[in-house]
Amino acid sequence: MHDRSPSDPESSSAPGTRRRIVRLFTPHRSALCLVILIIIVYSVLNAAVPLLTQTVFDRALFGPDGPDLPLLALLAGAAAALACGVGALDLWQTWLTGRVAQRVVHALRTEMFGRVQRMPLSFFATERSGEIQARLAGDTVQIERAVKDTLPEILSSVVSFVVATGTMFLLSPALAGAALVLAPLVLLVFSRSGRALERLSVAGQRSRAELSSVIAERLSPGGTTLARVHGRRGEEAVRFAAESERLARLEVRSGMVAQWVLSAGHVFFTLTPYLVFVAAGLTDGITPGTLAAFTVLQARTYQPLGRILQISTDFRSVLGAFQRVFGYLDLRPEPEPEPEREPRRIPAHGPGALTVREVGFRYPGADEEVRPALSGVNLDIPAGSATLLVGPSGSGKTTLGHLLAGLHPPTEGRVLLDGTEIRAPLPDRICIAVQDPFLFQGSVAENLRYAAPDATADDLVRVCRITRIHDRIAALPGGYDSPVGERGALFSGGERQRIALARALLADTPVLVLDEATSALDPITESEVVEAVLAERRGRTTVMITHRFGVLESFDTVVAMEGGRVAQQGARLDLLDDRHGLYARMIRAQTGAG
Ligand SMILES: Nc1ncnc2c1ncn2[C@@H]1O[C@H](COP(=O)(O)OP(=O)(O)OP(=O)(O)O)[C@@H](O)[C@H]1O
Repeated sequence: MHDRSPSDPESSSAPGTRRRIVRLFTPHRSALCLVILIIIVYSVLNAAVPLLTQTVFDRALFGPDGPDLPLLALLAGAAAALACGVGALDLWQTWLTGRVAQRVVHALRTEMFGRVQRMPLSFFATERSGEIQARLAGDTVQIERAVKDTLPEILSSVVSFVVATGTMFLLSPALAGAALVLAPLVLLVFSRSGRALERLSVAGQRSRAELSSVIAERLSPGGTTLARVHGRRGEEAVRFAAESERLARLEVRSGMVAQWVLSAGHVFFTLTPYLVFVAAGLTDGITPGTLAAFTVLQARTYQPLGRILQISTDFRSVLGAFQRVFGYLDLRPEPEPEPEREPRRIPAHGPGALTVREVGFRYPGADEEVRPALSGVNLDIPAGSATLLVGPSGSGKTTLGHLLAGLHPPTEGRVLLDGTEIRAPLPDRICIAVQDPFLFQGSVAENLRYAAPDATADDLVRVCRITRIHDRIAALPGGYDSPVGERGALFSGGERQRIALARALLADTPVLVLDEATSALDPITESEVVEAVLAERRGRTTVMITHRFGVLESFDTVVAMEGGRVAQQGARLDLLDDRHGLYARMIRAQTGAG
C-alpha cells in the first residue's frame, strides 16, 4: 500500500541534510544568536529564583533574629521584577523565533511551489495524489513548529540544565553529586526509548501520508463516483480503516514508550531527594534553605534532561520532513525558455505557420521496447489554415497536439512556429483546449478571464456566443458571476468544454489547438460550435484533433496519424478521393457508407 514517491528520501539520515538545514538558517544567524543570548539570560534569571527561596528561608523567615518582614517584602519585590524580566524576554524570544520560522518556511514553500509548477507534465502523471499537498502543507508545518517551538525549548532546556547544575555545585558539591548520581541511568533510558520513538514516528509519518493520499484520491468526485458505480465503497472503507488502524496502533505504541519514559523519570525524580537528604545528613553545615533550594534545582535538572531527550526524538522526525522537502527542491524542472535576443521575425507567409521536422517523442520512463509515441513526423501547417488531425486511438494525436502547444519538448527533431523553435508553452502565440478541461473554484467570468484578465464583459459574451454557451450562462441567477463549483461540477461535461473553449478563444492567439475539446457535445451542437469557431477565426491557425470528423466539412487540410507516424496529409477532398487511404477508410467506418 505504501507506494514511494519518485522524490522520496532513501533514509532520514542521508548525509548532507544537516548541512543543508544549517545553510537554510545561515541568513538568520544574527536573529538566532540573539535568541540564544536571550535564552541564556532568561535561564540565568530563572536560576536566581531558588537562590531567592534560600534567602527567604535562611534570612527572612528563620534568620538568627527571627522573621525579617522588610527583607521578605524586598525579596517579594525582587521576585516580581524577575518574573517581569523573564516574561519580557520570553515575549521577545517568541517573536524572534516565530519570525525566523515563518521566513524559512515561507522561502521553502514558495521555492517548492515554483519547482513543482515547472515540472514536466509526466511528473504530475506519476506523483501520488496528495503527496504534493502533504509536502507543501504538512511537512512545512512540521518544520515551522520545530523552529518556532522545539528549537527554543531545546536551547532553554540545555541552558537550564547547565545553569541549575552549576548552581547546585555552587551551593554544595556533595549534595550536587548525590542529586546527579542517577543522571547516567536516566540518559541511558531516554536514549534507548528515543530511538524506539524515532522509528515509530517515521512509520507514523508514512502512514499519515498514505491516509492523506487515499483521502485526496478516493474522496474526489471522480473517486467516489467510480466506487459507487462499481459497488466498491465497502472495500474502500475497509482499506481506509486498515491504514487508520495501523496508524492508531503506532500512536498507542509511541504513547506507551513515551509514558514508560515518563514513569521511569518519575521514579528517578522521586528517589533523588532522598539521596540528597542522605548526603545532607552526612555533610556538615547544610541549612534548611539550601535543602529547599536543592528541591527546586533538582526539578530544573531532570526536567530539562527529559525534555532534551524527548525533543531530540521530535527533531529526528523533523529531519525526515526536511528530507522530503529537499527531495522536492532537488527536482529538475523543465528549463525556462531562453529570452529572445532579437525581436521575433514575422515571416513572409504570415504568423501562425507550424512546421514539424523529423519529430520523435517518447514519454519519460516509457519502456524502450515499446514503440515511441511519435516517430519521424513531418508536417507543414500553413498560417491561417484549418487542419483536422485524425487517427485511431493511441496513434499519437494528443501527443502531437501537446508538442505543437509546447507542453512537451520533442525528444527528436524540431517543432517550429513561424520559423522559431517551440520548446515551451507560448501563451501569447499558441493556445490548446483539451477534452477534460480544468475549471477552478470561482465564477464563470473569473474562469474565462484566466486567459485574458483585461477582457471586457462584451468580450466574454462574444466568445461564449461562439461556443453556444452564452444563453445557458445568461439564464443563471448570477449570470457570468455564477459559481462553477469544484472543478466545474455545477455544469455538465459539454457545458464545461464550451466554457473552456470560450476561454481558449479569449486568449486570442494566432494558433489554436483543439484536442477533442468538443467531444462531450451532441454532434449537432458540436458541428455548430466548430463551424462558428472556424468562421470567427480571423486568420487563426486552427488544428482540431477529433474522432468525429465525418460531419466537419470546413477544414481545408487533414493529417491522418497511425502508429505514431503521419500516414496521410493533404487537402481534405483529395484524401477523400483516395478510397484506400486511412482517412477515407475511417470516414466510411464512421458514416457506415459502402
Ligand atoms: N503520460 C504518458 N506516459 C506514457 N505513455 C503515454 C502517456 N500518454 C500517452 N502515452 C502513450 O503514447 C501513445 C500515444 O498516445 P496519445 O494520447 O497521443 O494517442 P491519441 O491518438 O491521442 O489517442 P486517443 O485517440 O485514444 O486519445 C499511446 O501509446 C499512449 O499509451
